[in-house]
Amino acid sequence: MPAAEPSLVVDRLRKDFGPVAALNGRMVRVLDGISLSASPGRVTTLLGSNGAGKSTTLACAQGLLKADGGTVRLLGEDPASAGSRLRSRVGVMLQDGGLPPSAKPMELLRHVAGMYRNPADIAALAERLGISDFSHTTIRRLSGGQRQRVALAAALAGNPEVVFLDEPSAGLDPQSRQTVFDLIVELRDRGLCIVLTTHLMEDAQRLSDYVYIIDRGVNVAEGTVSELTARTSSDADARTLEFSARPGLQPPLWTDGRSVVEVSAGRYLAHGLRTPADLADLAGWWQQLGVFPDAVSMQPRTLEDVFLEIAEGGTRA
Ligand SMILES: Nc1ncnc2c1ncn2[C@@H]1O[C@H](COP(=O)(O)OP(=O)(O)OP(=O)(O)O)[C@@H](O)[C@H]1O
Repeated sequence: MPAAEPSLVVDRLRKDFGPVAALNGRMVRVLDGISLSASPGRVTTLLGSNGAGKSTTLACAQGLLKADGGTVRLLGEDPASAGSRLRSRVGVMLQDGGLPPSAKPMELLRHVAGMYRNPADIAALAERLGISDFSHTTIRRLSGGQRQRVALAAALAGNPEVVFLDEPSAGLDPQSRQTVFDLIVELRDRGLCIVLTTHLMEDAQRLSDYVYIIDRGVNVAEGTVSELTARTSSDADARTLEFSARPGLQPPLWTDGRSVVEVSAGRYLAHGLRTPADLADLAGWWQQLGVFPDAVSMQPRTLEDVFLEIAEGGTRA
């Protein structure tokens, strides 16, 4: 658990939207008692499927939306009523960027930095994020990944103590993603409190010091990645084996919870394997079909396994 005094404490947060016409004018509760805390020098991640309530939680935590119940304390203040002094200590990178389309990246970043008393070194930040390469192109003409990097730089322009990043790797190519990840880790090591949302297990697994899994507006699990992946469940000992072979194999007719699924053309996952006899059965099925797989691997449990278990009510490991 975080040792330093938390920068953000969200306690039993509730948020209703509506009235919604499709629900005969009823309100819909999208957050139903979310609690979390985030500390300096840590990457705290909200992980959840589309529509789980991650962005709404962040919006309440930033004071952009007013909660209908529960409390939020950001750097000791209520963000919904705090003034510009709090805002100058917080950086926000929104999912859709929210950048003015006719501005040019460097002009925009200098303008944003000018609003802060202790701004970041914008030239160095732009260089670091590869923004210098397209600094004179208007934002509307940038690619999604380029915009994403400008939005990250804008969130960091004021040298914030707390940074909110909503899906920071969305639309980035592998190289830019690595650059952004390296920067996030560096900021964390400098002592910033980083709160990010993602639905990508791999991002959460690589970056997070602490993860809150949320589903339909409630907390369903939390812990470090290793705590979560070590979680016991009814199927915790089962392993998943991945293999490649010709596409379109007819799956075996197992009825005891084991299964083989073709996840993409020619790439298969065999779930629920527990004993050497299970492996022998798998090899027997390959033999029946005349298959000799190209690549076989068995991985330790990942955050994705934990997430799927939770999402599917623990019916699959
Ligand atoms: N203004 C609104 N009016 C009605 N419903 C809303 C409103 N804003 C969000 N919602 C609903 O609240 C739920 C949570 O949305 P939210 O954007 O917080 O999810 P999310 O976890 O961030 O999802 P994603 O990964 O897709 O961004 C969704 O079902 C969404 O449709």
